[in-house]
Amino acid sequence: MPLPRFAIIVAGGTGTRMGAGRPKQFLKLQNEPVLLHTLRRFAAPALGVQRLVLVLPADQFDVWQELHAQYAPELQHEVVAGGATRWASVRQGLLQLGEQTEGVVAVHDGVRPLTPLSVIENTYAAAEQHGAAIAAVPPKDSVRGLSATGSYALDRSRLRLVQTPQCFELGLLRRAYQMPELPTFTDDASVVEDLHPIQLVQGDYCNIKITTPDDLLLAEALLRHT
Ligand SMILES: Nc1ccn([C@@H]2O[C@H](COP(=O)(O)OP(=O)(O)OP(=O)(O)O)[C@@H](O)[C@H]2O)c(=O)n1
Ligand SMILES: C[C@](O)(CO)[C@H](O)COP(=O)(O)O
Repeated sequence: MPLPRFAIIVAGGTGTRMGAGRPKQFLKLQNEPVLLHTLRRFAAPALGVQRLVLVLPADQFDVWQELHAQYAPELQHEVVAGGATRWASVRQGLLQLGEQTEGVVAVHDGVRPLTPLSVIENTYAAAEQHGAAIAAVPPKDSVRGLSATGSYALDRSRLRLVQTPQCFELGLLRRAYQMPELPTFTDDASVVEDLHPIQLVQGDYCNIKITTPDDLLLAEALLRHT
């Protein structure tokens, strides 16, 4: 029997680096909110996701309710309030899946609206086999580390740029998120890695995270050509 699949879409941030005056997940990308593009991908029937949990800032529920009714009333999902950090928001999403005893859960940034379905499918499949899997790509540029006296070249063949989705066996992710938050937690793999090895899956260079205004321009261009 295949394990049930769940998804937690974290959109509990405020978008300070975007500086748009409203959370960037609600900004328009080809006439629809960024977040809707993301949710539609995870709702694709081919993926077989049974529960789609959306984490939002507590003060943005009304905003989302209106956008949802206007753009995609048919889209089934559950909404929960996030926390002060991404880690706290993922934890809230996990609590919402409280009664589930087994399954594989994807954690995905609500502001990654261009993720190919093949990347999502491959990451779920790798986590079903190995327990923990994340999407990542090799750096295209040369990379340098900083030192007290300047900087030094790093071997980029030994580095990967981390994306989401990040998929985990549900019990493993729950155990990892029972530990206290550390400042070194920048994603879910960094929360889990002391408990379990992380499998890397080929991500996609188009799977960008909307962080600053230039990312929105890039996403518009990428969507026009796909
Ligand atoms: N307290 C938080 C902070 C972030 N996120 C989510 O985590 C993802 C990646 O975070 P980031 O790009 O840093 O988003 P923001 O925190 O909104 O942006 P900024 O750091 O510029 O304020 C986003 O989908 C964001 O909404 C979240 O759910 N809860
Ligand atoms: C989870 C993530 O998208 C992986 O690249 C990233 O770490 C989020 O980082 P941010 O500091 O919240 O932008």
